[in-house]
Amino acid sequence: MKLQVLMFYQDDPKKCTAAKMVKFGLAKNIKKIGTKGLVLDPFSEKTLLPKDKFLINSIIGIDCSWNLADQAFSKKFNGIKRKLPPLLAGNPVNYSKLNKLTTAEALSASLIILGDKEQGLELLDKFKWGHTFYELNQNLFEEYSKLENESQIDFILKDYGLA
Ligand SMILES: C[S@@+](CC[C@H](N)C(=O)[O-])C[C@H]1O[C@@H](n2cnc3c(N)ncnc32)[C@H](O)[C@@H]1O
Repeated sequence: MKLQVLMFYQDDPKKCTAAKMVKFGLAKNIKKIGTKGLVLDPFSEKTLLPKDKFLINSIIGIDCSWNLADQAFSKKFNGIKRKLPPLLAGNPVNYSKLNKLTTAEALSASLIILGDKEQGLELLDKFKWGHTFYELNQNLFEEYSKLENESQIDFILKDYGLA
């Protein structure tokens, strides 16, 4: 799957996971989003489901600061917007917080949920905390990659003590 990032350059470039993915050729830095691009949008009302893979031809992370994310996402992006189902961050800045993922974690999670675990893990391999993110969420990933509709998510969260 094609991975892309739209960058706002708001965080320390040395710590920016999008910049690192671009540097390693794992994602492309883009200025325009295509109509079949899946936009990872934490404020979207719709949650990513495995069947969304039939609608998309690329996945886009919006790399902005979490402190300024509401402003960044007030822009009207092209594409198909989805939030991820609840996941625990593995990165040291927001470790174990629900939903506050880095761009790399979000792209990797979307790949795993859409059925491309290999590409998702390849991405995480580039980050020291990448494996921690996978391990923290391994059971949730298994459940989410079988989701048929959003209403199943509440049951899963209750089972794992997250709701
Ligand atoms: C807010 S930026 C933070 C970037 C961070 N400074 C870095 O270096 O990776 C993270 C981006 O990942 C995606 N993302 C993170 N958590 C998400 C979630 N729960 N649902 C959907 N997208 C998410 C969004 O595109 C979001 O804008």
